Amino acid sequence: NYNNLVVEAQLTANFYSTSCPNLLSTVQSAVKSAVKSEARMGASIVRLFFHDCFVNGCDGSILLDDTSSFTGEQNANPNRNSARGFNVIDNIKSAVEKACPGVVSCADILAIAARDSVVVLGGPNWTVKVGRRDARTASQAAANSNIPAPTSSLSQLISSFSAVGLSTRDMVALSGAHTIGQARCTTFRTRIYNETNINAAFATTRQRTCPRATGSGDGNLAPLDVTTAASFDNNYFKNLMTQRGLLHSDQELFNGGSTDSIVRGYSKNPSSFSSDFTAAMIKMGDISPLTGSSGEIRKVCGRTN
Ligand code: HEM
Ligand SMILES: [Ca+2]
Ligand SMILES: [Ca+2]
Repeated sequence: NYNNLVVEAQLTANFYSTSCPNLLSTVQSAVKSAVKSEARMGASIVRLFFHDCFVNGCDGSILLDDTSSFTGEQNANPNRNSARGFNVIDNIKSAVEKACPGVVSCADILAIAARDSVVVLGGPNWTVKVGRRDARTASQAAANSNIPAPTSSLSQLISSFSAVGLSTRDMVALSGAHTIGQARCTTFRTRIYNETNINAAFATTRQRTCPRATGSGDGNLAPLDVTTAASFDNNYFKNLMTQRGLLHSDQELFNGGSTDSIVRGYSKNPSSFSSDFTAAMIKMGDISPLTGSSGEIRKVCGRTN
Protein backbone atom coordinates (compact mmCIF):
# COMPACT_ATOMS: atom_id res chain seq x y z
CA ASN A 1 0.00 0.00 0.00
CA TYR A 2 2.00 2.93 -1.31
CA ASN A 3 -0.41 5.46 0.19
CA ASN A 4 0.97 4.68 3.58
CA LEU A 5 4.58 4.87 2.52
CA VAL A 6 6.37 7.57 4.46
CA VAL A 7 9.75 8.52 3.12
CA GLU A 8 11.82 10.12 5.79
CA ALA A 9 14.17 12.71 4.36
CA GLN A 10 17.82 11.84 4.82
CA LEU A 11 20.79 14.10 5.04
CA THR A 12 22.98 14.03 1.94
CA ALA A 13 26.30 15.51 0.89
CA ASN A 14 24.91 17.31 -2.15
CA PHE A 15 21.77 18.91 -0.66
CA TYR A 16 22.89 22.46 -1.53
CA SER A 17 25.02 21.72 -4.58
CA THR A 18 22.68 23.56 -6.94
CA SER A 19 20.96 25.93 -4.49
CA CYS A 20 24.20 27.19 -2.92
CA PRO A 21 27.22 25.98 -4.88
CA ASN A 22 29.75 28.12 -2.99
CA LEU A 23 28.58 27.12 0.47
CA LEU A 24 31.54 24.90 1.36
CA SER A 25 34.19 27.35 0.22
CA THR A 26 32.45 30.23 2.01
CA VAL A 27 32.35 28.34 5.30
CA GLN A 28 35.89 27.04 4.92
CA SER A 29 37.48 30.41 4.28
CA ALA A 30 35.64 31.97 7.24
CA VAL A 31 36.71 29.15 9.57
CA LYS A 32 40.29 29.39 8.33
CA SER A 33 40.49 33.09 9.08
CA ALA A 34 38.80 32.76 12.48
CA VAL A 35 41.19 29.97 13.54
CA LYS A 36 44.15 31.88 12.15
CA SER A 37 43.39 34.81 14.43
CA GLU A 38 42.67 32.52 17.39
CA ALA A 39 43.47 28.79 17.27
CA ARG A 40 41.11 28.06 20.14
CA MET A 41 38.15 29.15 18.04
CA GLY A 42 38.37 25.87 16.13
CA ALA A 43 37.89 24.00 19.40
CA SER A 44 35.03 26.23 20.45
CA ILE A 45 33.15 25.58 17.20
CA VAL A 46 33.59 21.80 17.46
CA ARG A 47 32.17 21.94 20.97
CA LEU A 48 29.19 24.07 19.85
CA PHE A 49 28.27 21.36 17.36
CA PHE A 50 28.41 18.69 20.10
CA HIS A 51 26.28 20.80 22.44
CA ASP A 52 23.77 21.42 19.65
CA CYS A 53 23.44 17.77 18.64
CA PHE A 54 23.01 16.47 22.20
CA VAL A 55 19.97 18.68 22.82
CA ASN A 56 17.07 17.68 20.61
CA GLY A 57 19.38 16.86 17.74
CA CYS A 58 21.52 18.97 15.42
CA ASP A 59 18.92 21.67 14.85
CA GLY A 60 20.80 24.87 15.66
CA SER A 61 18.95 25.18 18.98
CA ILE A 62 22.09 26.26 20.83
CA LEU A 63 22.49 29.25 18.49
CA LEU A 64 19.26 30.93 19.63
CA ASP A 65 20.02 33.90 21.87
CA ASP A 66 18.07 34.53 25.07
CA THR A 67 15.70 37.49 25.06
CA SER A 68 13.41 38.98 27.70
CA SER A 69 10.71 36.59 26.57
CA PHE A 70 12.78 33.58 25.49
CA THR A 71 15.11 31.33 27.45
CA GLY A 72 17.27 29.15 25.26
CA GLU A 73 20.31 26.95 25.83
CA GLN A 74 23.15 29.44 25.96
CA ASN A 75 22.77 29.95 29.70
CA ALA A 76 22.33 26.30 30.58
CA ASN A 77 25.02 25.08 32.99
CA PRO A 78 27.25 23.40 30.39
CA ASN A 79 27.17 26.52 28.19
CA ARG A 80 27.09 29.55 30.49
CA ASN A 81 30.43 31.42 30.55
CA SER A 82 31.76 28.61 28.42
CA ALA A 83 30.20 28.09 25.00
CA ARG A 84 31.76 30.45 22.48
CA GLY A 85 32.05 30.95 18.75
CA PHE A 86 28.53 32.26 18.19
CA ASN A 87 29.85 35.34 16.39
CA VAL A 88 31.83 33.24 13.95
CA ILE A 89 28.73 31.21 13.06
CA ASP A 90 26.63 34.39 12.77
CA ASN A 91 29.20 35.94 10.44
CA ILE A 92 29.37 32.84 8.25
CA LYS A 93 25.58 32.84 8.09
CA SER A 94 25.48 36.44 6.88
CA ALA A 95 28.06 35.70 4.19
CA VAL A 96 26.05 32.65 3.11
CA GLU A 97 22.79 34.64 3.14
CA LYS A 98 24.32 37.17 0.72
CA ALA A 99 25.10 34.44 -1.79
CA CYS A 100 22.08 32.17 -1.23
CA PRO A 101 19.33 33.94 0.73
CA GLY A 102 16.97 31.78 2.74
CA VAL A 103 18.52 28.50 1.63
CA VAL A 104 21.08 27.15 4.11
CA SER A 105 20.24 26.28 7.71
CA CYS A 106 22.30 27.41 10.67
CA ALA A 107 22.39 23.79 11.84
CA ASP A 108 24.16 22.80 8.61
CA ILE A 109 26.55 25.75 8.77
CA LEU A 110 27.57 24.61 12.26
CA ALA A 111 28.09 21.02 11.08
CA ILE A 112 30.32 22.16 8.19
CA ALA A 113 32.22 24.67 10.34
CA ALA A 114 32.94 21.94 12.93
CA ARG A 115 34.45 19.72 10.25
CA ASP A 116 36.49 22.60 8.82
CA SER A 117 37.75 23.43 12.32
CA VAL A 118 39.06 19.90 12.82
CA VAL A 119 40.74 19.94 9.42
CA VAL A 120 42.40 23.32 9.82
CA LEU A 121 43.88 22.19 13.16
CA GLY A 122 45.45 19.20 11.43
CA GLY A 123 42.77 16.56 12.02
CA PRO A 124 41.02 14.17 9.64
CA ASN A 125 38.61 15.22 6.91
CA TRP A 126 35.18 13.81 6.12
CA THR A 127 32.17 14.56 3.96
CA VAL A 128 29.51 16.43 5.93
CA LYS A 129 25.93 15.37 5.28
CA VAL A 130 23.55 18.32 5.09
CA GLY A 131 19.84 19.08 4.70
CA ARG A 132 19.07 19.87 8.34
CA ARG A 133 16.60 22.61 9.15
CA ASP A 134 16.61 24.96 12.12
CA ALA A 135 14.57 24.57 15.27
CA ARG A 136 12.03 27.18 16.29
CA THR A 137 12.60 26.24 19.91
CA ALA A 138 15.37 25.42 22.33
CA SER A 139 15.46 23.72 25.71
CA GLN A 140 17.54 24.90 28.61
CA ALA A 141 16.29 21.97 30.69
CA ALA A 142 17.34 19.43 28.06
CA ALA A 143 20.75 21.11 27.76
CA ASN A 144 21.20 20.77 31.53
CA SER A 145 20.22 17.13 31.56
CA ASN A 146 21.61 15.76 28.27
CA ILE A 147 25.10 17.26 28.04
CA PRO A 148 27.47 15.24 30.23
CA ALA A 149 29.19 16.99 33.14
CA PRO A 150 32.94 16.84 33.79
CA THR A 151 32.14 15.13 37.10
CA SER A 152 30.59 12.18 35.25
CA SER A 153 31.59 8.61 35.96
CA LEU A 154 32.35 6.23 33.11
CA SER A 155 28.92 4.65 33.37
CA GLN A 156 27.26 8.08 33.27
CA LEU A 157 29.29 9.00 30.18
CA ILE A 158 28.31 5.77 28.48
CA SER A 159 24.64 6.31 29.23
CA SER A 160 24.51 9.95 28.10
CA PHE A 161 25.93 8.92 24.73
CA SER A 162 23.77 5.83 24.52
CA ALA A 163 20.71 8.05 25.10
CA VAL A 164 21.37 9.66 21.70
CA GLY A 165 22.28 6.44 19.92
CA LEU A 166 26.06 6.64 20.25
CA SER A 167 28.11 3.65 21.36
CA THR A 168 30.80 3.48 23.99
CA ARG A 169 33.40 3.41 21.24
CA ASP A 170 31.82 6.52 19.65
CA MET A 171 31.97 8.17 23.08
CA VAL A 172 35.68 7.49 23.50
CA ALA A 173 36.50 8.57 19.93
CA LEU A 174 34.46 11.78 20.25
CA SER A 175 36.11 12.55 23.58
CA GLY A 176 39.30 12.73 21.55
CA ALA A 177 38.09 16.21 20.57
CA HIS A 178 39.68 17.20 23.88
CA THR A 179 42.93 17.08 21.94
CA ILE A 180 42.18 20.77 21.28
CA GLY A 181 40.89 23.67 23.34
CA GLN A 182 40.78 24.87 26.90
CA ALA A 183 38.86 24.35 30.10
CA ARG A 184 38.18 26.65 33.05
CA CYS A 185 39.62 25.98 36.48
CA THR A 186 36.16 25.44 37.91
CA THR A 187 35.74 22.33 35.74
CA PHE A 188 38.94 20.59 36.94
CA ARG A 189 39.67 22.05 40.40
CA THR A 190 38.38 19.07 42.36
CA ARG A 191 40.45 16.71 40.25
CA ILE A 192 43.78 18.49 40.60
CA TYR A 193 43.47 18.90 44.38
CA ASN A 194 41.66 15.75 45.45
CA GLU A 195 42.05 12.89 43.04
CA THR A 196 44.73 10.25 43.23
CA ASN A 197 44.67 8.91 39.67
CA ILE A 198 46.57 11.98 38.47
CA ASN A 199 50.24 12.48 37.61
CA ALA A 200 51.72 14.46 40.52
CA ALA A 201 53.83 16.86 38.45
CA PHE A 202 50.87 17.53 36.18
CA ALA A 203 48.61 18.27 39.16
CA THR A 204 51.20 20.68 40.58
CA THR A 205 51.52 22.52 37.28
CA ARG A 206 47.76 22.93 36.99
CA GLN A 207 47.44 24.05 40.61
CA ARG A 208 49.71 27.01 39.86
CA THR A 209 47.02 28.72 37.79
CA CYS A 210 43.94 27.20 39.41
CA PRO A 211 43.74 28.17 43.08
CA ARG A 212 42.20 25.74 45.57
CA ALA A 213 39.56 28.14 46.88
CA THR A 214 36.26 28.19 45.05
CA GLY A 215 35.63 31.66 43.68
CA SER A 216 39.27 32.49 43.01
CA GLY A 217 40.52 32.04 39.49
CA ASP A 218 37.40 30.09 38.46
CA GLY A 219 37.74 31.23 34.86
CA ASN A 220 41.48 30.61 34.52
CA LEU A 221 42.14 28.42 31.52
CA ALA A 222 44.24 25.31 31.01
CA PRO A 223 44.64 23.19 27.86
CA LEU A 224 42.63 19.97 27.74
CA ASP A 225 45.63 18.39 25.98
CA VAL A 226 48.76 19.27 27.97
CA THR A 227 51.03 18.58 24.99
CA THR A 228 49.39 19.95 21.82
CA ALA A 229 46.32 22.10 22.57
CA ALA A 230 46.16 23.59 19.08
CA SER A 231 46.72 20.41 17.05
CA PHE A 232 44.12 17.77 16.37
CA ASP A 233 46.12 14.59 17.03
CA ASN A 234 45.93 11.53 19.31
CA ASN A 235 47.95 12.98 22.18
CA TYR A 236 44.82 13.20 24.31
CA PHE A 237 44.82 9.41 24.59
CA LYS A 238 48.54 9.26 25.37
CA ASN A 239 47.95 11.78 28.16
CA LEU A 240 45.21 9.62 29.64
CA MET A 241 47.63 6.69 29.80
CA THR A 242 50.02 8.78 31.92
CA GLN A 243 47.20 10.05 34.15
CA ARG A 244 47.32 13.50 32.65
CA GLY A 245 43.65 13.81 31.75
CA LEU A 246 42.51 17.30 32.81
CA LEU A 247 38.86 16.60 33.60
CA HIS A 248 37.63 13.89 35.93
CA SER A 249 35.51 12.64 32.99
CA ASP A 250 38.59 12.45 30.75
CA GLN A 251 40.51 10.24 33.15
CA GLU A 252 37.45 8.02 33.61
CA LEU A 253 38.13 6.71 30.10
CA PHE A 254 41.41 5.21 31.30
CA ASN A 255 40.96 4.23 34.91
CA GLY A 256 40.91 0.45 34.95
CA GLY A 257 37.53 0.11 33.24
CA SER A 258 36.05 -1.21 30.01
CA THR A 259 37.32 1.67 27.85
CA ASP A 260 41.01 1.32 28.74
CA SER A 261 41.60 -0.89 25.73
CA ILE A 262 39.98 1.62 23.36
CA VAL A 263 42.16 4.43 24.74
CA ARG A 264 45.25 2.26 24.40
CA GLY A 265 44.31 1.45 20.81
CA TYR A 266 43.84 5.10 19.82
CA SER A 267 47.10 6.05 21.52
CA LYS A 268 49.00 3.49 19.46
CA ASN A 269 47.14 3.88 16.22
CA PRO A 270 46.35 7.45 15.15
CA SER A 271 44.63 6.30 11.97
CA SER A 272 42.14 4.16 13.89
CA PHE A 273 41.36 7.22 16.04
CA SER A 274 40.90 9.30 12.87
CA SER A 275 38.55 6.86 11.21
CA ASP A 276 36.48 6.22 14.35
CA PHE A 277 36.34 9.95 15.11
CA THR A 278 35.10 10.89 11.65
CA ALA A 279 32.53 8.07 11.64
CA ALA A 280 31.30 9.16 15.08
CA MET A 281 31.07 12.83 14.02
CA ILE A 282 28.88 11.78 11.09
CA LYS A 283 26.77 9.65 13.44
CA MET A 284 26.45 12.52 15.92
CA GLY A 285 25.44 14.78 13.03
CA ASP A 286 22.60 12.41 12.26
CA ILE A 287 20.93 12.81 15.66
CA SER A 288 17.26 13.68 15.02
CA PRO A 289 17.65 16.29 12.28
CA LEU A 290 14.67 18.40 11.26
CA THR A 291 14.02 17.76 7.56
CA GLY A 292 11.31 18.25 4.95
CA SER A 293 8.98 20.98 6.15
CA SER A 294 9.84 20.72 9.85
CA GLY A 295 11.47 23.72 11.44
CA GLU A 296 12.66 26.58 9.26
CA ILE A 297 15.66 28.10 7.56
CA ARG A 298 16.55 30.92 9.91
CA LYS A 299 17.61 34.23 8.41
CA VAL A 300 19.77 35.01 11.43
CA CYS A 301 21.15 32.19 13.58
CA GLY A 302 20.49 33.95 16.88
CA ARG A 303 16.72 34.17 16.45
CA THR A 304 13.81 32.44 14.84
CA ASN A 305 12.26 34.04 11.74
C1 HEM B 1 32.46 12.87 27.06
C2 HEM B 1 31.84 13.83 27.71
C3 HEM B 1 32.33 15.25 27.70
C4 HEM B 1 32.46 16.05 28.78
C5 HEM B 1 32.11 15.69 30.22
C6 HEM B 1 32.99 17.30 28.32
C7 HEM B 1 33.25 18.40 29.13
C8 HEM B 1 33.91 19.52 28.73
C9 HEM B 1 34.26 20.61 29.60
C10 HEM B 1 33.92 20.72 31.08
C11 HEM B 1 34.97 21.51 28.87
C12 HEM B 1 35.56 22.83 29.35
C13 HEM B 1 34.48 23.90 29.28
C14 HEM B 1 34.84 25.17 29.99
O1 HEM B 1 35.58 25.15 30.96
O2 HEM B 1 34.36 26.25 29.59
C15 HEM B 1 35.04 21.00 27.52
C16 HEM B 1 35.68 21.63 26.48
C17 HEM B 1 35.67 21.15 25.19
N1 HEM B 1 34.97 20.07 24.72
FE1 HEM B 1 34.13 18.64 25.84
N2 HEM B 1 33.18 17.23 26.97
C18 HEM B 1 32.79 16.00 26.53
C19 HEM B 1 32.77 15.56 25.24
C20 HEM B 1 33.10 16.33 24.15
C21 HEM B 1 32.82 16.00 22.78
C22 HEM B 1 32.05 14.75 22.34
C23 HEM B 1 33.33 16.99 22.01
C24 HEM B 1 33.29 17.16 20.53
C25 HEM B 1 33.18 16.17 19.66
C26 HEM B 1 33.94 17.94 22.91
C27 HEM B 1 34.65 19.04 22.52
C28 HEM B 1 35.21 19.95 23.39
C29 HEM B 1 36.15 20.98 22.97
C30 HEM B 1 36.72 21.14 21.59
C31 HEM B 1 36.43 21.75 24.10
C32 HEM B 1 37.29 23.01 24.19
C33 HEM B 1 36.41 24.20 23.84
C34 HEM B 1 37.11 25.55 23.85
O3 HEM B 1 38.32 25.64 24.01
O4 HEM B 1 36.38 26.55 23.68
N3 HEM B 1 33.76 17.53 24.20
N4 HEM B 1 34.38 19.80 27.47
CA1 LIG C 1 20.00 21.04 19.24
CA1 LIG D 1 46.34 17.83 20.55
